[in-house]
Amino acid sequence: MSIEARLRVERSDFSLDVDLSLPEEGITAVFGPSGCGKTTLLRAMAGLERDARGHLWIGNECWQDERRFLPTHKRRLGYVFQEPSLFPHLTVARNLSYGLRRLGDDAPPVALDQAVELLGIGHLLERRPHQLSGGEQQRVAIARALASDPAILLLDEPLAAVDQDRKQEILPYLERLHRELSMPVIYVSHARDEVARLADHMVLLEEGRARATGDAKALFSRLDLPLAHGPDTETVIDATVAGHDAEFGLTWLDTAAGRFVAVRQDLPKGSPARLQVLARDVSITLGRPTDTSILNLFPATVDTMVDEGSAQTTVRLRVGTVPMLARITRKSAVELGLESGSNVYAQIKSVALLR
Ligand SMILES: Nc1ncnc2c1ncn2[C@@H]1O[C@H](COP(=O)(O)OP(=O)(O)OP(=O)(O)O)[C@@H](O)[C@H]1O
Repeated sequence: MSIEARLRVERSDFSLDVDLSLPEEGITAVFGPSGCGKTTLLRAMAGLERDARGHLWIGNECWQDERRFLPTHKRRLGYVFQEPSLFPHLTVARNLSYGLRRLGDDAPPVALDQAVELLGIGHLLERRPHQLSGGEQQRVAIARALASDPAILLLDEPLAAVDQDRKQEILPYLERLHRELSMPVIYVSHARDEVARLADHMVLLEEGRARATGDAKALFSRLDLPLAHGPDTETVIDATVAGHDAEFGLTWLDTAAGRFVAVRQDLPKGSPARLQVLARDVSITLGRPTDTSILNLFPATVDTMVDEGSAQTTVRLRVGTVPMLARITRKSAVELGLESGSNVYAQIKSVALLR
């Protein structure tokens, strides 16, 4: 099943025009610069843009087409805004149950209990919003959106209004939600670290149009997209924890590119992980270096190269089946004689574990 969203919104100085076919599972990030239409797309999906034209199917539920326009309260969705937007005079428990009242006898109490458990807010139920931290408020807002057992969860930059520490507090709950619920999530963000960490799929929006859609990891490494050309350009790679080296405090991570070594992570063997390799941490050698301090060393093939101004080059490598970006000086690229098809070694200075 899929989400089919053919939506157009016309404003005097902006238009949204997308034709998307998204998987009805996992987290789909809607990513793009400020003003590109991310919130407008989410609002159109929620039925909050009355002038939106087109059609929207969530699996086999039609929410909108040429003849129908289901109002927001009839769309089975959970919506979370940047600001938590809880009722200040109600306790957390009553904030959570408020949304269920409209469901009457159909209210799914199991979903409410599960939402409380998933977001870890059981101990906060009798408090009022002003007695919660910003991160806790946002967790309650997400639990409230989940409690009505929606067909889809729409999150509009849920971490934008919280500081870095709160963000680190909420992210594990979002990952848990991702692991334990099969509900599709559309996640609007302009923070690439959140997208790298959470997203399975991605819609890259530019000026109201979908510049690219697809597997999030694949989009990060495409040289024809802007993602590959920023200072923080990275490759995201799925991994499995293969074990630990107790003597040196390291963790082995198996990927389709081979085995990576990272600073010891407190993760059980066999658990899934996601690696982030910054392009600027990848260097290239022609022969296999023997006396290097770098532990992550892989044979690779140069795929494509793009100059970044006069001083730098982004090189797209293939390590096994995995694409990997390296940012090196243009001088090095010339001196090494790199070209498409060159056989090289990729040395990776450090690997961050995203999850
Ligand atoms: N109610 C409105 N009336 C008129 N124009 C609007 C309205 N809301 C948004 N816009 C305009 O529509 C465009 C898209 O806005 P939107 O909020 O969807 O962008 P966004 O990608 O979510 O941005 P941000 O990342 O800054 O939240 C912008 O040019 C914005 O100025």
